[in-house]
Parts: sequence; structure tokens; C-alpha cells
Amino acid sequence: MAIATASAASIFRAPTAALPEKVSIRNVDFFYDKFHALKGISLPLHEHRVTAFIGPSGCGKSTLLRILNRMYDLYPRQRATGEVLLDGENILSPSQDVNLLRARVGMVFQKPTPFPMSIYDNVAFGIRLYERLPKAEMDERVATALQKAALWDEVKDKLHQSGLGLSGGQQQRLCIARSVAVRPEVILLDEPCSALDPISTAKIEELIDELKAEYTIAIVTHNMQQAARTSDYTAFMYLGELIEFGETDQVFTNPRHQRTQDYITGRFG
Ligand SMILES: Nc1ncnc2c1ncn2[C@@H]1O[C@H](COP(=O)(O)OP(=O)(O)OP(=O)(O)O)[C@@H](O)[C@H]1O
Repeated sequence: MAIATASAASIFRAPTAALPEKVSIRNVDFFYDKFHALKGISLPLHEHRVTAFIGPSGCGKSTLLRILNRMYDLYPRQRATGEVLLDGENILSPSQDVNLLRARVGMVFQKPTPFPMSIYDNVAFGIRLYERLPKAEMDERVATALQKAALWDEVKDKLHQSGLGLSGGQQQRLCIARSVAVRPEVILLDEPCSALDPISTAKIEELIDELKAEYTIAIVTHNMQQAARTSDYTAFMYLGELIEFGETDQVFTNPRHQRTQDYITGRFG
């Protein structure tokens, strides 16, 4: 994929002023039992910006994302060391309330995962975990979340039909609505378009651009064009290490490391 050329620079967004670090990943190591999957990872996620994680299969992108909302806690023998500061507080600390963390840091997975319930209940589900709202207020929250996920117009007349009856692209936007509904501060997207057709993919990419006005976003993607189009910052990982992190246009047009250059030009991976 030869997009690491000066002539392709126009596809990148204009460099933006650096905003504060919403998340600061500091010297993080991760272990699946004895397997050392991440080594000394340090980088920021800037507030209201999109950071893309790229790198060959197995380099640790999803593992890093799963650390940011302590998803790994659900599995025995998985552990992280180092610090992940969210607004300056270390979320890896044993005293961190993990449920609260997952409300602040939402996650959308590769495969759309609607629950076998109505469109309305899919969105209300997350809210009900944290809050008890009167019906009118809940209706409002569900509608707002669906609007933010650019799905409202397509579903407003069938809110009580099953979420499973939606197309793949609509299901993924429903999952984004479910995540947005609990008013997170950070949204983690793990290859959110890999199961989608090009039109649905374009919709999700547009949506990512809109969502960053309110949220801080991290996206794992195998699609170099998608990383270039959607992100402000790019992190290139290889074999559990962070090789390069920088503004997306710099990483794609003028990478500092040969390995980054080789990966983004399709020479390996
Ligand atoms: N549950 C697990 N138990 C043991 N090792 C694991 C587990 N999950 C992932 N790994 C290993 O950790 C490393 C990083 O995996 P990870 O899924 O984070 O990579 P990735 O970059 O997201 O890959 P892909 O692009 O293929 O999704 C790989 O070597 C993988 O085999």
C-alpha cells in the first residue's frame, strides 16, 4: 500500500495543536501468564484526538487496548505492570473501581455484538448498569446516543424491533451508540470496520471524525488508508514494542524508522 509518498499528503488532516494528555501510558508491560506480550510501552492519548494503532498481526495492538479499560482483569493469569494515567490517576492501581472505569472508557469490538434484545434496550442496557432514570429521560438518552452514532434516522421508527435484525454496519453503529450512551470520556475501537462493507466503513469513519469533538478515541486498524484518514496520531507497534509514535502525517510521509516505512508501504505484515 504505497501511501508513504509526499503526493499522498493531502489525504491527511492538517496538523492540529496538541491538546492535553487524556491518557498517559507509561512503561507498560503485559503478560499472558509467562508470555511477555508488551514491553515498555509509553505514549499519550491526546484529548479529543484520534490515535491509531497499527502493526502486523500479533504485535500487541488489541492487548494494549484491552489494558486501557482493564478488560484483561476478566481473565486469570493476565497482568499488566507500569502506569496508565487517566486524567492523572493510575487506572492499573488495585484500588481502581473497574466498573466505573469501564463507564469512563468504552469499547467497541471487531465483530458487531448487539445483544438479543430490542434496539432501544441495547442502548438502554449500559445506562441501566449505572443509573436509574425515569422513562422520559431514558428515552431522551437513548435517542441522543443513537443520533451521536448516526443511526437515529434509520431506526427511529423501529426502536422496539430486535437489534439482531439490523445490517452489519447498522449493528456496529448500534454498538457505538451503546458505548456512547453511558457518556464515556474515552472510546476504544478494536478494528471496528473489519467486518463491514465499504459504505458502512465510510459511515463509521465519518462518525469517528464527529465523535472526537466529545471523546478521546483510540482505534486499532489493519487498514493503512483508514489509519491515515481517521487519526491525528499513529502508533506503530512490532513484536510487543512501540516502534514509532507521532502525528499521523509525519508517521506516514516521513517515518523515523525503517521498519515503519516497510510496514506502511506494504513490504511486510
Ligand atoms: N489470551 C491469550 N493468551 C496467550 N497469548 C495471547 C492471548 N491473546 C493474545 N496473545 C498473544 O499476544 C500477542 C499480541 O496479541 P494481540 O491480539 O494483542 O495482537 P494484535 O496486534 O492485536 O493482533 P491482530 O492484528 O492479529 O489482532 C500475540 O503474540 C498473541 O498470540
